[in-house]
Amino acid sequence: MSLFDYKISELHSMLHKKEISVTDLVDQSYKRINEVEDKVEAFLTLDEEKARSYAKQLDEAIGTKDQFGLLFGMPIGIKDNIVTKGLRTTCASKILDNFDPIYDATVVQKLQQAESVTIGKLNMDEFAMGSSTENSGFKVTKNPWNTSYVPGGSSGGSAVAVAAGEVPFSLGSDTGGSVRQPASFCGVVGLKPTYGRVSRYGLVAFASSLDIIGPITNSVEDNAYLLQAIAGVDPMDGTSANVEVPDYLSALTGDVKGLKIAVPSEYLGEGVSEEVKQSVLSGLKVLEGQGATWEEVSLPHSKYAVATYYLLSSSEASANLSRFDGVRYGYRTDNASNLLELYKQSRSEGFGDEVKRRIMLGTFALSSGYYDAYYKKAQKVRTLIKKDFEDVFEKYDVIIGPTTPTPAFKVGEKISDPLTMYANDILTIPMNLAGVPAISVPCGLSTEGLPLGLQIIGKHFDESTIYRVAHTFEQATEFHKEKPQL
Ligand SMILES: NC(=O)C[C@H](N)C(=O)O
Repeated sequence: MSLFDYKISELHSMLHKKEISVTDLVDQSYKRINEVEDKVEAFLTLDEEKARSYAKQLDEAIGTKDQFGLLFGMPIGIKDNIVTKGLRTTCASKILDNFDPIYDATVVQKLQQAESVTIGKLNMDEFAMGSSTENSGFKVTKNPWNTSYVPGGSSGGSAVAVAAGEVPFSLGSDTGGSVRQPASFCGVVGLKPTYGRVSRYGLVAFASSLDIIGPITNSVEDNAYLLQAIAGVDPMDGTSANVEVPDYLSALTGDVKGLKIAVPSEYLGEGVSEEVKQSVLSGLKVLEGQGATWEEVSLPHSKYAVATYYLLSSSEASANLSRFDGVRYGYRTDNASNLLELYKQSRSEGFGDEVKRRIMLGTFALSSGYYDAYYKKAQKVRTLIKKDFEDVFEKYDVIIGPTTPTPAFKVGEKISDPLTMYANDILTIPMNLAGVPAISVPCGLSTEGLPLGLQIIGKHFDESTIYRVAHTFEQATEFHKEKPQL
């Protein structure tokens, strides 16, 4: 049994009784990384020296102080699009190879206040564009359940590091499913908080109206710990919301008696595999057994979500990524004789294919003559999609469905067919467009032995209810106890 099979609350009690030390936890991380990293390739950069010296410092503090951070001594991995002062941050892009940020993201500062130990930075699809982590400019991360399969993306490294036991938890980011989809493919718990619940300051922007940072963990309880540590309004991010942060851990003590669940017929319809459907229906039975009721509803504009998302996110990306010009950050070409060539060549050589595809799509959608037909229309449809959720939440407490239409697919299977890859996000994108929170929790294994995820969606800023339902489900099932054999 690994130390990371224990929850944060259990590890804390072991630390206080001096049964283990923070150094033991950090040792466990790097030992496991040495054992499995060759097979899964989750990390881009390790911060071993600093982690070990900080662990020592925390160990010395155990006997002397009486106030401990919420994540005291807990090893954590951070997605490589979250900036860390002095620690290489690449967004898995060659254009940012060897980029050392000069400041920490707000979530990183909050982790420091909570006294967690940063183990390293995690692989992802370049600039978070992708659903398989195959779009990384450096390496392809593999699914620990079967290394011929993708781990999902774009936070593939973050989900794999947790699933493979390299760290007990990590941070990812979710623009159209990037926390939930890899969590589902890797059999771990991943939350996309409400837009605005967590500061985006220091999260390298992909699509600013959709991006949000979220925790990936082995258990719902640990997930609540991590959200507690990173949530809250931030003067450095004007879109962060000034809404009180509740005590998420106390939400876990409740039950689901009388809870009203909505199940959108669109989420169990065409394109969703039979075994995914069955696992969700069995999940609903479990919750019924705990006193909840469910009814089928409709989210009629769901069918437009993927097109709307790829128009809006690419438009925002085309603007956000204009700052990578070979002058201010990272990679600069050697093959330019004037300024315009410098921009063109640096970007052509530095960005990968998927990033270029999105920049072109977005630039097209925003160009004069096409703006009304594409960008503006997509904004209008976004409002309709948001309204669908508001209508359902007038009568129901949560919405439940699968996280993904199928379990993980094979490495190489969809990479040359962007549209099929995009379609994979069909069940996670609507929540980003509406801004509502959603979690993915393990709900079974496919016939091929790959994890399946149940998605629980809540009202704006109601992560507490999501946690209550997810925790009840987790306690009533054994799925979270299954671990990949590497
Ligand atoms: N970034 C995300 O949330 C993932 C989504 N699959 C995308 O490629 O945009």
